[in-house]
Amino acid sequence: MNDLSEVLYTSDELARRVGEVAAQIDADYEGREVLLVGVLNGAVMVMSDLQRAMKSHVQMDWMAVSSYGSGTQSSGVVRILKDLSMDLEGRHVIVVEDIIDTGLTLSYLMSNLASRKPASLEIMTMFRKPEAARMDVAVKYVGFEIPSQFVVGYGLDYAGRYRNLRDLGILAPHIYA
Ligand SMILES: O=P(O)(O)OC[C@H]1O[C@H](OP(=O)(O)OP(=O)(O)O)[C@H](O)[C@@H]1O
Ligand SMILES: Nc1nc2[nH]cnc2c(=O)[nH]1
Repeated sequence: MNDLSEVLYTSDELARRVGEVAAQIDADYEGREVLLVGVLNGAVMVMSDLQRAMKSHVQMDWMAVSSYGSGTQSSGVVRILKDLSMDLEGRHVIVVEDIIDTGLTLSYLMSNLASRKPASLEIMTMFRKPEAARMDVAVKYVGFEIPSQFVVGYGLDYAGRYRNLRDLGILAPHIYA
């Protein structure tokens, strides 16, 4: 697709890495049932692939938050659009994100979720940009560290499009210029 200036990871590379992370989570949580909390909409692909790659029992719930509107810049304001259905108290929770960019969404989410008294609370993100490495929230599982460019595919959109691309790529600047 010529809307991408570069493919960073092919669908095969993404699947392989998700399998590795799933195996690590299975091992880390042996004997404990995990609740994966997916952050809509971007995390739909990684949530779906991660769960199917895991061998342990796993439950899922979803939250929707938004800080990007329809563009490529964070608005700086995180809004909860849909809250969880489940009570987190006493559960082993892993928040699943597609990407951590500025870290703003996750910093907000982690303090919000921690106040619900889960037994444990960790983060899995498929992609992380360098800016987020400065976050004071520890991220236990990272799929890939990626450059500071606007990426699409594998759940990530620009103006609602490109989420269904199977690869992850850098959006060509002429698309949003
Ligand atoms: O680290 P940050 O700079 O806060 O960015 C990360 C957030 O941005 C994206 O969500 P977005 O608001 O675009 O919603 P979407 O998942 O529905 O596309 C992504 O899914 C993360 O939740
Ligand atoms: N599609 C997309 N959404 C984001 N949200 C935060 N960073 C990004 C990014 O690089 N691409």
